[in-house]
Amino acid sequence: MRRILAWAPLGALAVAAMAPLLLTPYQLTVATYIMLAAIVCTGLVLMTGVAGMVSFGQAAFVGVGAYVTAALSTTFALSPWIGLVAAIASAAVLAALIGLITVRMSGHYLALATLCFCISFYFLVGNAELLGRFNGITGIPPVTVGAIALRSEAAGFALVLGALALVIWWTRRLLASRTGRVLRSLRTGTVIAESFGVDGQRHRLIAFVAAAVTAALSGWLYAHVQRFVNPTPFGVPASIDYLFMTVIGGSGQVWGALLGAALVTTAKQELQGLLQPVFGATTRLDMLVFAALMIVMLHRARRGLWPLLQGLISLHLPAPPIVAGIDLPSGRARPTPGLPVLAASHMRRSFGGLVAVDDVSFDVRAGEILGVLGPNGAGKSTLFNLISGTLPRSSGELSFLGQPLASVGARDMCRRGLARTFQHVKLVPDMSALENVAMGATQRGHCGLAAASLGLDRAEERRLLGWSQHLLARVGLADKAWEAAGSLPLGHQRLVEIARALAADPVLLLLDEPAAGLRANEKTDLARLLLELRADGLAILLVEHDMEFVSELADRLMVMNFGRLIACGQPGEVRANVEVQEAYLGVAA
Ligand SMILES: Nc1ncnc2c1ncn2[C@@H]1O[C@H](COP(=O)(O)OP(=O)(O)OP(=O)(O)O)[C@@H](O)[C@H]1O
Repeated sequence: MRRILAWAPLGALAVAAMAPLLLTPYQLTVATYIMLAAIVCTGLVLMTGVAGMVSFGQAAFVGVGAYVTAALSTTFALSPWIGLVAAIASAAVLAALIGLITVRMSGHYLALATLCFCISFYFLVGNAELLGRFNGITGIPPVTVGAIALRSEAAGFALVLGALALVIWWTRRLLASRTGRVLRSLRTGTVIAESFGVDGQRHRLIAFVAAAVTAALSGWLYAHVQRFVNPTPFGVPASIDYLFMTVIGGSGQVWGALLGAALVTTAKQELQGLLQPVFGATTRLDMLVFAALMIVMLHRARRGLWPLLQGLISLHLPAPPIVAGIDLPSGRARPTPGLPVLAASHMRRSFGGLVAVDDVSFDVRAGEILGVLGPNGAGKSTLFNLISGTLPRSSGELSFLGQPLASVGARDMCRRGLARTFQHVKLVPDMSALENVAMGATQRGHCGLAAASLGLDRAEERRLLGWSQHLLARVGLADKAWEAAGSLPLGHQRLVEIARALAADPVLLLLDEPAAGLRANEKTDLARLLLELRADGLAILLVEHDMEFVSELADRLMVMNFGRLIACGQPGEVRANVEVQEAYLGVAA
């Protein structure tokens, strides 16, 4: 079944290639415009749907592609193919420059910045003498392949169809790669990426540039198919249309881009055809009806139409094969059991006047489980965040494997050999459990965007996914590999987080309340797993509320209260400590 479906896109392409024989010239033109929009929307799927960045500037990047090639092929009489290289390079450089300033912005700030870019572009080209002001540039030559000029509607259609197929194929390949997994994690913020050694902001920039390049490709095609350009199709209304198409299709779905482009383009055409004869061309009632339809649709199908369609067909594909049982050898020297992996001295962190962690000193040793206990608000999570590099400390010293750490972030701590889970589970919900685990192994691979685009990452991917499957089996979830992580019960999600942390090949594992939400038998399995990991020489720091669970498991316990360390030692000793009983258990001995 999977093999047959793998050929389905090629079949669809062959059917689409027959369109010039079946469609009228008008229908062919509409189909070409749909595909041009779908190319832009595919980039938006990557940027908005996958990486979670909203842009109102995509039409301007289409304009960059169109105007660069239009100017080069008319004013300088250069080949459209040189125009293609220049269009893509210009969009990439411009997007990188804009992105360096804007992608760090989140939410509406990024949207506003891209909106400003789009408005500026529109007025800039509309007032540039060299670019024909608002009249634009005419007489753009068609693309030529050898001696053949692609002048006819059918030839233009075929050119755009080929480009769309290429863009969809490339985007799908990218999303299934190591880089793609990082991009998919960005929708939930950069915390997951950074915690597993990956530069989240750099990947946001990659998504931004990739979307701009895709838009510029569409612009290049537009200029040589349409043969003239003016600023109108590159303004803010067009950017909003592209966003609409992407969201309606299903913003995280590559095929949704095509569906959304087709629906919005044809819906607008049909509404114009129906309403304008009645109300006149100047009364744009079609826009009002269109907007109302969009609101209803977004209300009914928030995730867009493609997931709805998939649900209706309920296509249950057999899971792709994984080379199971690959055990990637550890790339790190294991510290001698009993020696400190992490040592903290006089750690302090305050928030304004509140001292959340106050003068805390301790160490975690290789081959031991250190439990951290304390009532709510004692400062456990803050301490956890100081160690994992998520929060900077106000004062105090920290060393890892004997190396003093001045001020390091989460990314650096992961690269040094620290991996963590989260108190509130942080998985990419619509990514499979297996891919979530592989996210933890990102820094163990080397293939980037270029290798993925050329298909040179397949062997590495097989190793990373095979190893992730091995780790899933280790936490008892071998049969859940291809289930969406968000659909798993909370207990299983916590285990996926542990497998993901193990995928980073750590020497120190920080677990933030891993037993929360687990049933009794799951807790027993978790305890067995942690003891195995300890026997492997891993150092484990375990923040827990469950006193029974942690006392039975930990070699040593430390108890915090009001930010201070009030006891540290063998579980029996600590439990017998009067201050601990008063603070933690609320009873005096
Ligand atoms: N970002 C922050 N800004 C201001 N105060 C904070 C911040 N983070 C934590 N605190 C405060 O620091 C104190 C310690 O909080 P922390 O979350 O570390 O405790 P905890 O022991 O982990 O509690 P719990 O078991 O409920 O998670 C609390 O009083 C909390 O309100």
